Amino acid sequence: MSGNWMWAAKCDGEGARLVDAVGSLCRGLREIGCAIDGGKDSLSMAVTAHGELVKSPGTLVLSAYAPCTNVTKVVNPALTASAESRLLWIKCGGEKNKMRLGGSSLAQVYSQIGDDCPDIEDFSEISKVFSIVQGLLLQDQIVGTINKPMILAGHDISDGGLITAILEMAFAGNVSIGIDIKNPYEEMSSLDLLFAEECGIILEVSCPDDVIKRFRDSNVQCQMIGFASDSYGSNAHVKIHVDGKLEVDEKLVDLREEWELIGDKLGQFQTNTNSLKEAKKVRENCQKITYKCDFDWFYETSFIYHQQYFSTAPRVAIIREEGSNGDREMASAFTLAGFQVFDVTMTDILSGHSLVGYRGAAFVGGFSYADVLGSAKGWAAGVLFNERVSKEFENFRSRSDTFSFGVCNGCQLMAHLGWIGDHDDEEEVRKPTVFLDENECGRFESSFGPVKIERSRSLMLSGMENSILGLWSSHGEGRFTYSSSLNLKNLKSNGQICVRFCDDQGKIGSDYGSQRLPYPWNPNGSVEDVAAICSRNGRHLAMMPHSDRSFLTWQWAESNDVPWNTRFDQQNVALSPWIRMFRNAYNWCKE
Ligand SMILES: NC(=O)CC[C@H](N)C(=O)O
Repeated sequence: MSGNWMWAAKCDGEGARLVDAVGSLCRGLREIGCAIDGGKDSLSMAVTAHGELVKSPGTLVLSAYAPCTNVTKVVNPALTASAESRLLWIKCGGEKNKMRLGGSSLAQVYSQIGDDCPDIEDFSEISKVFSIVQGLLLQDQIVGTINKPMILAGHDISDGGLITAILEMAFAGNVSIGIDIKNPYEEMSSLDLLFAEECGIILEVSCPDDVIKRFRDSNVQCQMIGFASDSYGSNAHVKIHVDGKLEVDEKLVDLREEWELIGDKLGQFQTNTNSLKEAKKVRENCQKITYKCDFDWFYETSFIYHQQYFSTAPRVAIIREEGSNGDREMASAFTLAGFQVFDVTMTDILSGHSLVGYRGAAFVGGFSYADVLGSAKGWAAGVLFNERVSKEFENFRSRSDTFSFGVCNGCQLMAHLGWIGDHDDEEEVRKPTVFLDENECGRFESSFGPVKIERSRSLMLSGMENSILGLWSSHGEGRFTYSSSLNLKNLKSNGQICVRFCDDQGKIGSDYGSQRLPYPWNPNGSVEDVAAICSRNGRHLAMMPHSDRSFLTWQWAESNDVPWNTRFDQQNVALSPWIRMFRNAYNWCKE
């Protein structure tokens, strides 16, 4: 663990308090079997201003870290509302019959501090809860050939107490909840129970009886407190009872808007006001996202490892520049699809490495040259202002047996190079006609959302049309613009618009008679919600959102809730439908 102390240690009485805190920390660490191996301390956290001594509150921040043997075992707070799941409240570490309000958010709202604040009296209970949760994470329920996690969602109880944790889970899942908490303590009000920030967790689990038994067998207090149900968004309702008495009875969206107020206020400093308005509307009306996959994508990857070693497999160059960061995921997607994958830097190419032996080139995402002069401009200059390199690229582009794929920063590069515009494929001088401008919302956008795959000429997307799938977006400059309005028209009629952002219903802006969808369904403001464009011959594809970061099911933001049953192949790989793009490229090379 790493420990970070902030304290006004030199002020009267503060040194003694610090000693107490250190003593209690040492006792705790000993009991749970951990140690602090680094950190930092700021022990002069006091200042005199206008004759008044201002002290920082004595604070310790502990960050724990450990080796992670399986990165797919992630618990996220969004309630899934799957049938038969239940919500459990697990209280741990604090004295059994106490729910203390001192120092809580509720107290602050009433301008109070309080004198009795939450504490950990029994550190061994923290270890017990930790071990039980780890056990649950390891043990998926196998239903047929499908793995179903025991823990579907989870959240710790901290700022705001039990009620805030439950509500945040409902907001994130966008679902209804029905809660009835039995007050286990006599003489305790609903306010204490709901707002005390005592240590604990809320879990949404798929086999509640089994899980409750595990906690209770270890003498840990665990109570089933209710369920989430699948009425979403504007239809969702929050009902919270304590001992059968109704305490909260509100529409989910009303409570969530209240909760979003501060976020919106902060947002005004960094986001275009119109986008914030759009986002509010989207939040109020958002339903469950309907993903749809009409094609087959699953295959055993086991043959690939064998094949790549004795390889006649097609070769793909994963091309990166100083500041790129997406090369590993791109390499991994092409590897899983069966390619021989090569790490090729621009320095390699500048010093004579040729692209002649490759069937494919992938331009990866990132921040080439820190994007100081506009995203990918520096990268493009490295190609265009070097006669030999620019010829090398042009030869690769125009060979009839090659394909390329650029994602995000790589997409921006392809636009600068003129690989995806409305050109005739034979044209030698390729002036850029497509540009990627700053996002309309005015900020870097990092989010997971649905896109619709269009019928297009792209060889990588062939057979995938009309599906609605989720993708990560992660860019500051993703708004497709064109040198003339004719350009977009031509791109459309030529079948070069390949992917569009869509909404929860799988609809795009024009389905509502509008030029584009509201933010954040359309995260960057591209006219007609364009997210990817290919060359006229369909061999070169440039895409802003990242299929290279979404080709495994667990990479999806709501991976517990995908519309298909996650299948693991013999190598324990859980492919998502996006792998089909990379497989399409492989099959095309093999034709
Ligand atoms: N993920 C990326 O490739 C980001 C691209 C570029 N740096 C942008 O912000 O638009």
